[in-house]
Amino acid sequence: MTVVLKLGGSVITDKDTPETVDWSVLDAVCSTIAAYDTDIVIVHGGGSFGHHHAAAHGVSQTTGTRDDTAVRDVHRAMKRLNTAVVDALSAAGVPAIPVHPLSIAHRSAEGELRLPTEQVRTLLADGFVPVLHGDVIAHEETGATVLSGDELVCALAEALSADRVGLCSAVPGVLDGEHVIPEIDDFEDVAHALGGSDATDVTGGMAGKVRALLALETSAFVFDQNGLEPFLGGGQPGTRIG
Ligand SMILES: Nc1ncnc2c1ncn2[C@@H]1O[C@H](COP(=O)(O)OP(=O)(O)OP(=O)(O)O)[C@@H](O)[C@H]1O
Ligand SMILES: C=C(C)CCOP(=O)(O)O
Repeated sequence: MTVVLKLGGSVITDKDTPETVDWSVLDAVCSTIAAYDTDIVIVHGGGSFGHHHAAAHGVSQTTGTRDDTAVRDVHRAMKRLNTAVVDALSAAGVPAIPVHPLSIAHRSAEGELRLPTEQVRTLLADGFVPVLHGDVIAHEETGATVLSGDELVCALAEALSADRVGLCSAVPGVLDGEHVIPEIDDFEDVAHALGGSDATDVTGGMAGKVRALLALETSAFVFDQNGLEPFLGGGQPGTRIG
């Protein structure tokens, strides 16, 4: 059983205050993960680390930068958050290993992600838990653009033929007003309810997530912190997408 799990930046950081980890949530999430013995790849998003820097430098998934300072600023902020996540997982007893996308991935001129995954596969086979993160990556003819954790989740889920895909976010699922939509099979059915993010977010909030997850072979679940234990236990918390 291979699980790909995204820890949303909106869950593990305070997205309104630059570079602030929500330690109580992060520690709780890590303890929950530590209780499950399964092959798991963890991806985390930018939260108050990557998004503020990316916005300040005007970089997004499609608008690139050739400013080396901008690339370093975003990447280093994401590495700081990644270190916090890896250390918290390790303290909870999870054999977490950082994997930095800037060093391995790139986009073609058309914007397609090229992500080698043999190192992730090899780490998993030896019992490690690879921890990847949203980042900036080289983009042919465009300089460097933002890579979202959601894109990583989709690419890893496909490359590893993941059995379960989960996105732990700040919301209990994809919402239509106050209500959690139990399942989504067609983007157009729910497009009216999907928006961007309430916080500084250069990668598109919920609409981008739903669109990308619908393209996967495997169903994906969007849930909040309370849904993490049920998800890891094989349940169907929050919203099932696809
Ligand atoms: N229909 C919707 N249902 C739920 N959330 C929605 C909806 N439309 C817009 N959103 C926004 O999407 C946000 C979740 O996406 P966001 O990208 O901010 O989360 P994340 O992946 O957890 O964080 P990060 O991108 O930092 O990793 C919610 O907090 C909310 O502001
Ligand atoms: C802003 C950066 C660098 C990463 C964005 O990843 P996301 O929060 O998963 O969209």
